[in-house]
Formats: sequence, C-alpha cells, structure tokens
Amino acid sequence: MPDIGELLDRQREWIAQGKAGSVKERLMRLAALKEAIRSREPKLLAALRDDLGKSEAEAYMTEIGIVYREIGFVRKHLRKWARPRKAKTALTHIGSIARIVPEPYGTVLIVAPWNYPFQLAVSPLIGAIAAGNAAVVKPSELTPRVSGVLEEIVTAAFPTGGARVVQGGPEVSEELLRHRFDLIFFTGSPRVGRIVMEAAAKHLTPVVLELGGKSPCIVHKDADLKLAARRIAFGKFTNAGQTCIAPDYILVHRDAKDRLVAELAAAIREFYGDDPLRSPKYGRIVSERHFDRLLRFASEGRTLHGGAYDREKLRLAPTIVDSDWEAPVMQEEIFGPVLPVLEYGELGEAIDAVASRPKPLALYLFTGDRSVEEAVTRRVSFGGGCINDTLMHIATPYLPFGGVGESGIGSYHGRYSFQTFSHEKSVLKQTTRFDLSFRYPSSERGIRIIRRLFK
Ligand SMILES: NC(=O)C1=CN([C@@H]2O[C@H](COP(=O)(O)OP(=O)(O)OC[C@H]3O[C@@H](n4cnc5c(N)ncnc54)[C@H](OP(=O)(O)O)[C@@H]3O)[C@@H](O)[C@H]2O)C=CC1
Ligand SMILES: CCCCCC(=O)O
Repeated sequence: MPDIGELLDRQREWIAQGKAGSVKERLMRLAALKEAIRSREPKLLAALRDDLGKSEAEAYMTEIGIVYREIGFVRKHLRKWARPRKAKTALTHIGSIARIVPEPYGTVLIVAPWNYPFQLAVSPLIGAIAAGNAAVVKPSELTPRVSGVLEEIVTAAFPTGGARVVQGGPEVSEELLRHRFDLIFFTGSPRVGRIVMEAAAKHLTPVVLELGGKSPCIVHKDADLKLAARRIAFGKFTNAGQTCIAPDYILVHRDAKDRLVAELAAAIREFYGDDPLRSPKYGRIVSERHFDRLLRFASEGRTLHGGAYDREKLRLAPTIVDSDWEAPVMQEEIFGPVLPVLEYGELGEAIDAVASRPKPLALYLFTGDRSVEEAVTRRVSFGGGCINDTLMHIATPYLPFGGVGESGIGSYHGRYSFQTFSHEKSVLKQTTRFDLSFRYPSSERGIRIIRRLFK
C-alpha cells in the first residue's frame, strides 16, 4: 500500500503552489486526459473485456464514449462556469457589489465501484479537475486490469501531480478514509456508503454518495409493450444487469403481464440470440460470490424465461421470474440479470407499493397516459428516471445524476459536476463613499428604519 499521508502531502503541495488555479491549465489537463485515454483505448477495451466480458460496442458506449462526451462538454463550458457571477443586492445593501466566486474544495477522494470501473472513476474525476481540485482515485480491486490501465492513463495525463490512482481493496479504502480530504465522492453500495459517511464525519468532510437500491419499472396497461420490452431489456441486461440504474423489477398491470413477458423474451432473443451464454454481446458476472447470489434468485419462483447458466464462465442468461413482494429476490438490490415480475390491478396500488419503500435511485414508467405520468412522478420520490425508456437519463450532461434518501446524496454530470466539486464563495464589496448609520447602536432612528426595511 502506498504511503497515503505522503501522497496527500504532495497533492496539497500541488494545490498550495496554485497549480490547479487557472482555467487554461484545467482545460489543458482535461485535454491531456482525453489524449491519454485515446492513446490507450485498445488496452482499455481489452481490460474491460478481460475483467467483465464487455463487448467492444458496449464498452465504448457505456464506458469510454460517455467519458469523451463529458470531457468535451465540460471543456466547452468551463470558462463560463468558472467565471465569478454577479449577484443582486437588496435595498439594505445599497452601494455594495455582490459576487459568487467558485473555488475548488482542495484535495478530493474518489472511490469507484467495479461495474463500470472506468467510467465511474473518470466521470467524477473530470468534475474534480474542472473545478481545480487535486484528486486521489481508488478503483475497485474486482476489476484489476481496468484499474491498471486507469493508473497508467492518470499518471500519463497528470505527470506533475494533481491526480493519482491508488489501487487496492477495502483495506486501502479504509486507510484512505482515515485521512482528511476536502470532499469525498463515493460510488457504491448503501452499506459502504454508510461507512464512508461515518469516516467523513470525523473530519466534517462533505460527501457525495452515488448509491443504489431497487429501481422499479412500472408498465401500465396502455403501454406500447413491444417498444417497452426492447427498452426494458436494454436497460436490464446491459452489462449482464450489473448497472445501478437498471430496472430492478417490473411492476406491470395485470392486463398486460403475459404480453409483456412474451415481448421481453422476444427482445432478449433479438439482442442475444437463442443462447445468450454464447453471445459475445452479453457480459458475465463479476465474481463467484455475486454469481451464486444471483443464481439463487434465478432459481426461486416460477421461471418465465431464461434460467440457463455456466458457472465456470460466470455467465447467467437473462432470466425473468414470476414474483411477489415477499420473495427473497425482492428484499435486496439484484444487480444482475434476474428480472422479477410483479403485477398490480389499480395504479394507486403500484404507487403505494413503491412509495412505501426506500427512495429508489431510478424509476421507469411506460405509459401513454399523461394522468398516469403525472400521478407517478408527483407521488413517488426517486433520484431520476425515464418515461417510456430506461437508463437514458444518465446519458445527458444536461441532467443532474444522483440519488435521494438511501439511494444517494448529491449529483453530477456536466455543470452539476463543476458545482459538486466547487465551493461557491460569496463576496460582498461594500461602498466607502457613504455610510448608513441606522445599523449602528448609536442610531436613534435605527430600529424604525430597520423595521421598515426588513418586513
Ligand atoms: N449511483 C451510482 O452511480 C452507482 C451505484 N452503484 C452501486 O454500487 C453497488 C455495487 O458496486 P460495488 O463496487 O459492489 O459496491 P461496494 O460498496 O461494495 O464498493 C464500492 C467501493 O467501495 C470499496 N469498498 C468496499 N468495502 C469497503 C469498506 N468496508 N470501506 C471502504 N471502502 C470499501 C470498494 O472496494 P473494492 O471493490 O476494491 O472492494 C469499491 O471501490 C450497488 O449497490 C450499485 O447500486 C454502482 C454503480 C453506480
Ligand atoms: C450506462 C452506464 C451506467 C453507469 C452507472 C450505473 O451503474 O448505473
């Protein structure tokens, strides 16, 4: 394990020397990051294949392409975001000038998960750099090849410091968390999110927690079921279901259930063929522990489609199971290619069932009825989501991405990353051309004026 204290001293020295300061230097660093990635793209694609069985198309779409687009968007808008903003002043502040000055927090810690091991480490890093911070990145030990290429990329892009990768497992995370950072950006499970938040509290360090949970997918009786099935299968079985915003379970109106299941089976066949275990477009499960957990879920209840598996290759076919709220598969985040189907009769029943559980990271609703859309989006709190699609709300830099309640704290992407990694400093410049004596204790009329001004 590297000497974390020494690493942090170097990062703080880098900040103290003002190396993070100018927007021009940040823009150059983001360009260097993109170049370091591009020149190592083949190695990165191979690492994503070896660690997670990701096809080139899926790896590019969900890992590398998202990062390129985020770098391009941030570089295009950074000058505007970083510029101090004038703020209005009230009558009580007549003569003064108010500004909001964004400044970096300092040295930030980014802890990333294994499921999108490159994208979920680099997307927050882009925000950290854009806002002028120094960063320490701890990727997951479960995807070691990707972590190795990531360290190569970051070291090449930032030769003078400012960002460093520290590889290792939970023990490295725990050592890092014993040190004081100026902000911690954690992506992972709610269980570890609590550990991170507790450690941060010791130093009063602000945290952003990108967590998970059970994201519902409600399919109402009027939905276009063929289209819904394709978009649900896309969202659920990309990365073999190991996606934090994947539809965790289906809640379908009982009149549409059988037709939806048939359309889902057709979509799975279209995407991955008759034997998904042999499809180069379909990924594998990250570890034996997760595989065994998912196989138990796939084996319970009535299988409506799929169920095939190859334990040696850690592959589990897209599997649809009939389920109910009491089933074990409905008691924890699935995070894999098992799709439970539950049914409802009245929309209110579905809304109450979802709203009575922990606030989900994502929610999906398929309907053509505006009143259904209004009812669900108004009565259910969730991090973010889609109407008549899945996943796509994460793929735009114009929407903040994050959870709420147990699914997370804070958000990022695009301008929201810059804001998340910046402290907004308020500066009021007071006039010296005159003074308003009513505010001083010596003023006899002060209180009367103050009451008129502050009513
Ligand atoms: N909101 C979002 O954007 C996303 C959320 N997630 C959520 O993450 C979870 C799956 O990812 P997973 O990696 O398994 O999550 P974990 O919480 O297990 O791990 C996340 C990170 O924390 C590290 N870690 C593990 N244990 C500890 C510990 N005791 N103390 C400090 N750090 C620790 C891990 O290291 P190591 O891996 O080396 O053990 C990893 O780097 C799911 O709940 C999913 O919903 C996933 C992706 C995106
Ligand atoms: C499609 C990319 C998704 C990355 C975040 C997640 O795990 O949901």
